[in-house]
Order: sequence, then C-alpha cells, then structure tokens
Amino acid sequence: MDFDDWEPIYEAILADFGFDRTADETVRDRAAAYATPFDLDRLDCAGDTVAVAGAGPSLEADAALARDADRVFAASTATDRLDDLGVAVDAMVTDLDKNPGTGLARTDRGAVVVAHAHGDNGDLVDEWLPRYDAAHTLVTTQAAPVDAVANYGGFTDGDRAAFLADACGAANLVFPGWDFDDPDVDGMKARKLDWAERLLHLLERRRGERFAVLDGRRDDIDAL
Ligand SMILES: Nc1ncnc2c1ncn2[C@@H]1O[C@H](COP(=O)(O)OP(=O)(O)OP(=O)(O)O)[C@@H](O)[C@H]1O
Ligand SMILES: Nc1nc2c(c(=O)[nH]1)N=C(CO)CN2
Repeated sequence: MDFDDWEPIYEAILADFGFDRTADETVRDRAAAYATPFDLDRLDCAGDTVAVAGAGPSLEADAALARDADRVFAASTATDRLDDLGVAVDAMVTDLDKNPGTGLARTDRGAVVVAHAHGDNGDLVDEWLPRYDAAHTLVTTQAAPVDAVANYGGFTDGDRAAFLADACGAANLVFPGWDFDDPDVDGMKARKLDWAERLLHLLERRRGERFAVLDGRRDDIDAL
C-alpha cells in the first residue's frame, strides 16, 4: 500500500490513540540515520503462501500452518515461539519492545528483521538499531517514508507483517497465532488488536482474497 492510500488510515489511528504525528516523524528521522536501502527482492514471495504469524495463544496449535507455508513472516515474540517449534522465520517484524535481543541475534547471523520506528519507541530505536547489522534490517515507519525508511502500511507488528507480505508479492496469506478475542488481552492491547483486525479486513478486500482468520467475524468489523 502506498503512503497516499495509507495516510487517511494513519490519521484515523493517530486520532483514535492520541498519538502525535510529529513524534512519529522525529523518531523516523532518527531511525533513518541507521537505515540502509533494503532490497525487497530478498523477501520475494511471488507465487508463495506466506504465513503471517501473530503472537496469540493459538500459535503452537496452528504451527502446521507456518510449517507448511512457503514463507513465514512473524510478529515479534511469535518469532521465538516458532523457533522453539523448529519453524524458520524469513522476516521478524517488530517495534523492538519485547524481544529486541532476538532481532540482534538474527541480524548477526544474516536473518532479516523489520524494525519499526514510532513516536513511543525512540529510546529502543536509539538503543538497538545501531547494534543491528543494517544490511539485514529493514527500517519502517507509519509516517511518510524517507530515505531508506519504508512504509508498506499497517499498524501492529502482525498486520504490518501482512502488508509487507502483500508488498513482497505473496499469492496467499495464512494466519497462525491470531486470537482477536484473547481473554488475556485488554486495554490498549485490545484496542490495537481491533485495529489489526480492521486492517487485515482492508487488506483482504484490496487483494480480493478471503483470510480464513476473519471468517465469522466480518459482519462485526468496523470496516475502513
Ligand atoms: N491474541 C493476541 N495477542 C497478542 N498479539 C496478537 C494476538 N493476536 C494477534 N496478535 C498479533 O501479534 C503481534 C505480536 O504481538 P506481541 O505481543 O509479540 O508484540 P507487541 O510488541 O506487543 O506487539 P505490538 O507492539 O504490535 O502491539 C501483535 O502485534 C498482533 O498483531
Ligand atoms: N506512536 C505509536 N505508534 C505505535 C505504537 C505506539 O504505542 N505508539 N504501537 C504500535 C504497535 O503496538 C504501532 N505504532
């Protein structure tokens, strides 16, 4: 999704959470100093089924979805859990706030990390991006892209991974580890998950696909 299409959605997210666009832009610009151009062909998914792994409690039960996929893009802590299950992750998508050490170990061994800079993780950006090997790090923003900092659309780690898979040419997306009604999630996290669901619904419509993870839920989604 290009920024012109993303910007009105981004504005709605900013308004809903009270996030500050200038803060997003300030951290994006700091992140740009650590970013080098990333060739998306490295994550080419043409013709592929991509598993977009969320960090919900169902991930272990859904592991076959990831194991059987051609490619796996995983949201932050889902990366460690898939690793424990012996499932290789092609791209870890993270805003650095839970398991940044996993990202460091990945770039050290040449595995891809997609690291997101936003207005509330500036300290993490400053702490971790200089340590990550820039050659294996794709830096993203939710504000306008600048220099080597990209924006493929999406908000939470998981739905950003789905928008990235779309940008990489994925033929089909499957969603292990997504639990929108997780009883252990409340408050801010639940509101973020609502946005993730809304954004996946938007993505499936743009792609002309039906994501099984949304079956039985579409009538209740506040569509974008
Ligand atoms: N029940 C769930 N609980 C947590 N995450 C879920 C769930 N279902 C889907 N996800 C997806 O998995 C992602 C990874 O969540 P995780 O808790 O590992 O990291 P996070 O840093 O808190 O995520 P974020 O910063 O995007 O909120 C979420 O961003 C969301 O997109
Ligand atoms: N400004 C800001 N942006 C975000 C935030 C956040 O807490 N603050 N959280 C995200 C996913 O959890 C994604 N983007």
